[in-house]
Amino acid sequence: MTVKVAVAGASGYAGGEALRLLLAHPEVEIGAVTAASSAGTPLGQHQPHLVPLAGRILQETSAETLGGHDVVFLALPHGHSAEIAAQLGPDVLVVDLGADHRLTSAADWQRWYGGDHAGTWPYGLPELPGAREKLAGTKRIAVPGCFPTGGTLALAPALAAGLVRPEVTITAVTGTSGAGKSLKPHLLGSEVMGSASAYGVGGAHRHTPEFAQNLSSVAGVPVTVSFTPVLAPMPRGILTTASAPLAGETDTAAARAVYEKAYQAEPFVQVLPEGSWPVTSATLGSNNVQLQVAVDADAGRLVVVAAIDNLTKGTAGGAIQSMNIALGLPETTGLPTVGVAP
Ligand SMILES: NC(=O)C1=CN([C@@H]2O[C@H](COP(=O)(O)OP(=O)(O)OC[C@H]3O[C@@H](n4cnc5c(N)ncnc54)[C@H](OP(=O)(O)O)[C@@H]3O)[C@@H](O)[C@H]2O)C=CC1
Ligand SMILES: CC(=O)N[C@@H](CCC(=O)OP(=O)(O)O)C(=O)O
Repeated sequence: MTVKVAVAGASGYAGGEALRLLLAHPEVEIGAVTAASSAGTPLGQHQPHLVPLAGRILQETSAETLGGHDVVFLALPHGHSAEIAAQLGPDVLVVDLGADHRLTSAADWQRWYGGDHAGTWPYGLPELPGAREKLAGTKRIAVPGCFPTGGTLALAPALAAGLVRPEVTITAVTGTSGAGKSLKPHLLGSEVMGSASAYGVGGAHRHTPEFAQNLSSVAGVPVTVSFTPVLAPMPRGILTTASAPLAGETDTAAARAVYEKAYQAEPFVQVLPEGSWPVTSATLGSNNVQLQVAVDADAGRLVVVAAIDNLTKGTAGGAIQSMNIALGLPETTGLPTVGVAP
């Protein structure tokens, strides 16, 4: 099976990462690559590492340029995917890397993003209970946000097993590529180098409802979430520290056993050997999630640390993993499980 794939937002970080991975996918032929203000320029000007596509001229992003493909990746700013997807018809597999179709609640969408809710598509986090069944054969995929990817996988087993009470605290340190390539004042070199900064503090970040939605679904009861992102001077990677109050007596060995059981069959999730702690540098360029678990007995809390690459598993890799399932391909097809180090 060879599928023809178009990528909208090809000059951006998420679109570029999708192309890097798709170039190595044995069942994919890359078709149109599109953008907006960069349309008309060679892709190589924006993505110099994508040597095989260097001469490809970025086209305008439209139903016309994206039509005629089997799969279309939309790696666009929020609010742009719904209109295009509606014009692509029901037979095209549309993979939305943006936020437009992740939330199940229209009220949450209006509160956190604003505007009309474009509807909810099957959620592209295959490791979530029941996700694979919804992704199989689908023609629409909503890829998770980068923070919810790591944080949901960090806490899901504990909530599902009733190890903790449904009130979680999540802090995630992210690299600057999470903000996209368009220059943002707080990302200017001198503002970021050698400094870490919290933002979206006090429940202000728009991933809060996505965390709550995912974790409440796993727990079977409403889960309250306090999420704090921290920007760090590194290009890629997210290190998440998630914790929750213990629901009863347990210890680190028992908690680790719950996680090892939950993820033993997962090709991209590794619970590290006892004593090893995740580092983002071990996941860069791979679709892996590396986890470690500890019980803080004095504080009566479970603590879970997770490392991912925000551009790989955090968006483009997770998108391709879900595409594989939708197409009936082996889930790991074309996806790296070994990071680039140092
Ligand atoms: N960066 C990350 O770690 C993650 C990103 N995402 C999501 O992926 C999406 C893309 O993000 P990212 O790649 O980081 O952003 P970038 O700013 O790096 O890239 C944005 C892309 O969208 C294009 N674009 C901008 N406006 C329009 C428009 N009106 N019509 C068509 N194309 C447009 C840009 O083209 P041009 O060059 O012409 O401006 C560019 O190719 C966003 O929704 C983001 O939230 C999700 C998870 C993680
Ligand atoms: C550093 C930084 O700015 N990170 C982004 C994460 C973007 C992301 O995950 O994508 P979505 O916007 O599609 O959810 C943020 O905090 O919003």
